Amino acid sequence: MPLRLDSRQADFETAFTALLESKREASVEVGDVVAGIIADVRARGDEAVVELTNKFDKAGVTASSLAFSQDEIDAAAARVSPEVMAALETAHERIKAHHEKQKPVDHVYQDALGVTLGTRWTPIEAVGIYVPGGLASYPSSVLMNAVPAKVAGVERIAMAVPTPNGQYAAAILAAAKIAGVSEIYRIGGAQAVAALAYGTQTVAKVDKVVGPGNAYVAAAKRQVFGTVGIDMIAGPSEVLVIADGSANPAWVAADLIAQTEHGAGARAILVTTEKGLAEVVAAEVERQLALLPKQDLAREGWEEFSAIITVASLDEAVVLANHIASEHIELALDDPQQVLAMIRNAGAIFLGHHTPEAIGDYVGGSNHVLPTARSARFASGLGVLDFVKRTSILGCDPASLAALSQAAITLSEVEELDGHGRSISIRLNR
Ligand SMILES: NC(=O)c1ccc[n+]([C@@H]2O[C@H](COP(=O)([O-])OP(=O)(O)OC[C@H]3O[C@@H](n4cnc5c(N)ncnc54)[C@H](O)[C@@H]3O)[C@@H](O)[C@H]2O)c1
Ligand SMILES: N[C@H](CO)Cc1c[nH]c[nH+]1
Ligand SMILES: [Zn+2]
Repeated sequence: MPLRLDSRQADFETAFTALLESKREASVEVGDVVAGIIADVRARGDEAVVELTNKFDKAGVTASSLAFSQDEIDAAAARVSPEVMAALETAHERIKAHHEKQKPVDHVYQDALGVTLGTRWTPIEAVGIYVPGGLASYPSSVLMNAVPAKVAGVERIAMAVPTPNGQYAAAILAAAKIAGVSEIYRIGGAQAVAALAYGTQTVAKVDKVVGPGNAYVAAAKRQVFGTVGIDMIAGPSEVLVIADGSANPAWVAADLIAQTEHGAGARAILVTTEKGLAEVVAAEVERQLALLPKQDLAREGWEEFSAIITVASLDEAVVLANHIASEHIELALDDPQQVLAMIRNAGAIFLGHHTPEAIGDYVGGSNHVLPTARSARFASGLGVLDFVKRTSILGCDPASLAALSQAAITLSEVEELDGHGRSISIRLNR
């Protein structure tokens, strides 16, 4: 049973702060282990990758089987049922269409002095996408990572996915084929991130590594940042539902439970103006959980990080939501637009009673790789902008250079950088 809070209780601030500060990541310190793995991959390349992959994933790989062959990819795609293939195609089309609209446009203009100014967007040449696969398999995450890269114009997309016990879901390779991934490797965890960042005999290095993963993947991304770019450090999943009296308690409960399915550390919070709804949702959560098979309790411990909070008004709900900055916010309200306008911090927002977050996980078209752990205060979900770089363009002619020179030379004097000033003045009066 998740924590029950009321913002009008005297101890609410203390309880709410403790909830948000609860440590949801695995308590085991992985930084040193990951540093060792990265150093090993840098030193020994394929040899280390093969050893680590067989140690952690029992994958039974050799250097020559690290990469899936085109025949293996085609055969896997052929094994996928027509229903699954059609669902992947639907998801692909919708994700592609939505991300096409994120493509930034170049622009060049001349200002009043005659200076040419512009912004040019260039795709990153090679990216590595990490697709998690230790405990579950995520074909949807293949599409969420690869499609924006493809739409951005990335030429080389190298995908890494672990194959525990040598097993993999055919739908993973089918999704990669649909999305136009160039290379697929049977490598997981920190060794995958290291191979992509530094290169090995088999894996050519990339310029940026993106994608979600467990604590080892996250630590590795943190450690290779600078050598390559990374998208974000995505932690355990979370959902925040804001509901009023119009919400269906069974639907709200199902949405809270859905997010906790993502395993250890998941967080599900309901904020509602209706005390009655809070009570019915709490009971519904218990009722629906009891219907699930026992072995489906990968979500164990979620209550510790979750809560049902009653507030006095929707304005108050918005204040809490902006503070929590959840990965997902569902607005289970009759008039979601009014509250939408007031939400500043969220990875993704789902409008009204008929938009469960799971639609966004799969086929809505928006991306499901999103900022967690309050990082939606400053970060965005994965998108086309993660796969392009912005370069500024500047051009002066003699007249515009002359017009700007005095201010520039003055500033160079302030900074005592005479060479800078001279490189300007040498061009004047000629
Ligand atoms: N945010 C999203 O969009 C999104 C999507 C899908 C999955 N996820 C999350 O990604 C995570 C996936 O985790 P996972 O574990 O299933 O798969 P994973 O692929 O992230 O990690 C598996 C790898 O972890 C490494 N590893 C495991 N134990 C190790 C150890 N003791 N020492 C060194 N390395 C070790 C192994 O190399 C293994 O290949 C979950 O938390 C899931 O919720 C997030
Ligand atoms: N909800 C997850 C991101 O928080 C993404 C996902 C993949 N498959 C199902 N769900
Ligand atoms: Zn999900």
